[in-house]
Amino acid sequence: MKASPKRKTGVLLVNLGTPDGTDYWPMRRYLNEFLSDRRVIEWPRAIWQPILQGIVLSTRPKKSGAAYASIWNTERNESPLRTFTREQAEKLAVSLGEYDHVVVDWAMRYGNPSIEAVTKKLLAQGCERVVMFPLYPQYSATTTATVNDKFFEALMKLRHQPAIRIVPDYHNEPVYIDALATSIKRHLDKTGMDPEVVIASYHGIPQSYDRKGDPYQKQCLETTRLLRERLGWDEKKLISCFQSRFGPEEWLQPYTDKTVEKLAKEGVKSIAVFNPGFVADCLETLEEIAVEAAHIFKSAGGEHFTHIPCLNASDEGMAVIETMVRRELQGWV
Ligand SMILES: C=CC1=C(C)c2cc3[nH]c(cc4nc(cc5[nH]c(cc1n2)c(C)c5CCC(=O)O)C(CCC(=O)O)=C4C)c(C)c3C=C
Ligand SMILES: [Fe+2]
Ligand SMILES: [Fe+2]
Repeated sequence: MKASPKRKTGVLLVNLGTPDGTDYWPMRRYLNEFLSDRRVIEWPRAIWQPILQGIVLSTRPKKSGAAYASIWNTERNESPLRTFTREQAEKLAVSLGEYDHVVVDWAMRYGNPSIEAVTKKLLAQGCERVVMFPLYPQYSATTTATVNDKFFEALMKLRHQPAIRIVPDYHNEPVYIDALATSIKRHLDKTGMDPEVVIASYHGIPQSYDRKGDPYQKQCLETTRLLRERLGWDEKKLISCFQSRFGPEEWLQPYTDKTVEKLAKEGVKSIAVFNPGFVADCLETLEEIAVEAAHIFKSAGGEHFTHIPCLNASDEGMAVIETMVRRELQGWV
């Protein structure tokens, strides 16, 4: 019997998104799309939209634009998140080079390139199957679910849909825990630091989302627990915190900025902070942690602060992405 021809398969990596520029209008467009997402801000539209359009979008684009400008990749005129996501897709394509019928591409939930545009591009190249990977290690409705929604929304417009598979969260996958351990050890060896406390700082979400059943907090704490086990560190040496809170509600605690300050005031002289929930360095890691948190620590009496880079497109980071993608490709390639 003649073997059936290999069907073309697309692999689509998706991250959060990023503005096209740091000036007022690109920042406003990006923040408007992001903060109008009802998975992100669950307040009733009639209450939230006037606040967003009237107050938030008249002040935040300028403030956030200045922060983005301080970390911008000027060579490529784009944010680091976009640079790293592209690099991850390019490296994954090379790793999957043995399959000439697999196409790898990348997209953003907010801003460009959009999920819809890249999905259409994959279909135009003849992909009959798509593996879509929301790159977040820990599942949250505010991130993973909204990427899924947007992908399904793009598929809703099609008469002839591809077969799809969604890569699940990987907060407890051995390859991910190993990758974090390797990158922490390498950074501490390189800098010669032996910090008294290491902080795993995750992006926060409002506490009310957790109470309604978002599994995010539990998954973050499980990642830290597994990493402690892997590194042989105790609960004093490796702690979990939550950063980047937004608006008046209570968010997941302990807050990273308050903890960094408290540790310094208690006499801790050296700390390291890393961001296991971010698959690539971005505003929230390069500015809020590497610059702002370092400043808070040192102003409160701390002496040595180091930020451990995200996995980005490192060998161990790519091993995580490749392992998760290869698992979903089984039977298709
Ligand atoms: C209510 C608002 C927000 C929720 C909930 C939220 C959850 C959340 N976000 C990330 C990852 C990233 N967020 C980033 C930037 C960012 N986040 C918010 C707000 C919420 N995030 C805003 C308004 C911004 C933009 C910057 C600013 O104005 O402060 C980024 C960085 C993107 C970049 O281009 O560098 C990431 C990544 C996660 C993982 C998460 C919940 C689990
Ligand atoms: Fe965020
Ligand atoms: Fe922030």
